[in-house]
Amino acid sequence: MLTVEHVGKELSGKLILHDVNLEFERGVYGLLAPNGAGKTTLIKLLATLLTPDAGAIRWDGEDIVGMGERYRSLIGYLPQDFGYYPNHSPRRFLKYIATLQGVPRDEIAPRIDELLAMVHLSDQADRKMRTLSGGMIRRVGIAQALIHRPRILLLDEPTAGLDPKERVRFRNIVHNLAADHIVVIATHIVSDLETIADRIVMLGDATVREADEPAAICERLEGRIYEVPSGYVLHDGQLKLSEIQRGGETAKRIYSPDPIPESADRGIESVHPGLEDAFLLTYRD
Ligand SMILES: Nc1ncnc2c1ncn2[C@@H]1O[C@H](COP(=O)(O)OP(=O)(O)OP(=O)(O)O)[C@@H](O)[C@H]1O
Repeated sequence: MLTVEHVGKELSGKLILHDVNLEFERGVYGLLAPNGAGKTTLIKLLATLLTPDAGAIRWDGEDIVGMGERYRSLIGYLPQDFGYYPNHSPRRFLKYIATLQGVPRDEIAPRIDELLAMVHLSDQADRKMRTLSGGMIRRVGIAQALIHRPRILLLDEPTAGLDPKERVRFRNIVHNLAADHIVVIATHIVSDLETIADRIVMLGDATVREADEPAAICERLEGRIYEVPSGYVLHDGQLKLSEIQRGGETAKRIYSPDPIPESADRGIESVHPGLEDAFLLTYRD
């Protein structure tokens, strides 16, 4: 198990994270927060690219900083911008990474074939990477992060720049990894996590605002999310979350701390809360 214990981090005198406590076991963890909330900083701490100023991160009780290479062999990391040679093919790039990661020589070729098949790139294996789509490049990124069979996979904004079809493909790949990996995905895109995250971690004010199963997060809002006509006047404590299209008209989705009587005539409808509602409520201005 990976545990984050009272971790704090400052960068250039600015407090980025404070008293962060988290536990990671197998499954998909969605690190969900707006830009600038400290997701990348936390991912870098988990990757030992940064070290905590306070507290510690432990793998099965042992400080990951002290574990050095023994810990690094356990992690696969896909940074926001991963560097690759545009003139290399995925196969050549993966061979290079496999060598760096110390994958035994006779295992490299079969491992690359296996990973290319897993990320649905077998057909593109020998094309120059500069000719591949953003989604294909991201999938090469996932493959390179997995090459040495890590237990922990750290993905920073992995779907940036992907089209909806590529996002679905990405979600399927991650879902299949969840059974025997800890997968930590940092993103500000709720829909990337909605169907695959076992737990959601929301960061805010330099610390953990929420860490729970998506269903539990949504359940806490049950009976408090409504769709109302655009002309509906908000009462005390009610908040507009988003604008939506309903029956060809613009309506709004709101949070109400107290129940509102439903009314078909007045177009007031209680709806099931989604993760997007929780996100918008947590990070309202
Ligand atoms: N080296 C640094 N020195 C000072 N401040 C920094 C440094 N690196 C990041 N920050 C600031 O720390 C905050 C958190 O950054 P971080 O990159 O961890 O956030 P994030 O949630 O990953 O957002 P993004 O998706 O924009 O990267 C931001 O306000 C950022 O400007």
